[in-house]
Amino acid sequence: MKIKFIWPGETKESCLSKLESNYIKKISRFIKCEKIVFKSRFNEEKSKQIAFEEGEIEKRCGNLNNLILLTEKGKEMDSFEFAKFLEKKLNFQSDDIVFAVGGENGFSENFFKKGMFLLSLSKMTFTHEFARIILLEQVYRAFTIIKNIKYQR
Ligand SMILES: C[S@@+](CC[C@H](N)C(=O)[O-])C[C@H]1O[C@@H](n2cnc3c(N)ncnc32)[C@H](O)[C@@H]1O
Repeated sequence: MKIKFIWPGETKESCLSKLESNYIKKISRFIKCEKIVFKSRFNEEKSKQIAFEEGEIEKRCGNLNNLILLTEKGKEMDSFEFAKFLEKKLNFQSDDIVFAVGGENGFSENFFKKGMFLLSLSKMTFTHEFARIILLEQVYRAFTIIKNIKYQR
């Protein structure tokens, strides 16, 4: 089993891109980790771009039941609850765990109805690039909780 992170386009902000690589490296100490970046259609009108990105995520995640989709409209958890949520998946799920972050325009309401798990990092809206970093840090933090490793709490 591995953890996959899927999103449209590479992170452009160089300091964020560096942080992203650092956290992926840190998470890889605990579990195999794959970042899947696909090219979006940035020149298309907004609704077409969103539909394209949703299709690409769906194609790449395999089973939608394994998909954890990031949206401020999803379920909020504290870091300990999130660690338990992840631990349960690690213990009982045989397929890969897949997280997907939207592009700058997010997802459509219809996509949210497809049965994947919706996860919120906060009720506040972050840029897609910030949301990637916060997600990665929380996944890393969850592993330090699961493995009882010293980390700032
Ligand atoms: C700029 S936001 C798009 C916001 C848009 N209003 C929406 O409803 O999706 C871009 C992406 O960042 C992620 N994101 C931003 N804030 C988030 C939050 N508080 N919790 C979870 N994901 C978030 C989501 O994946 C979102 O699709």
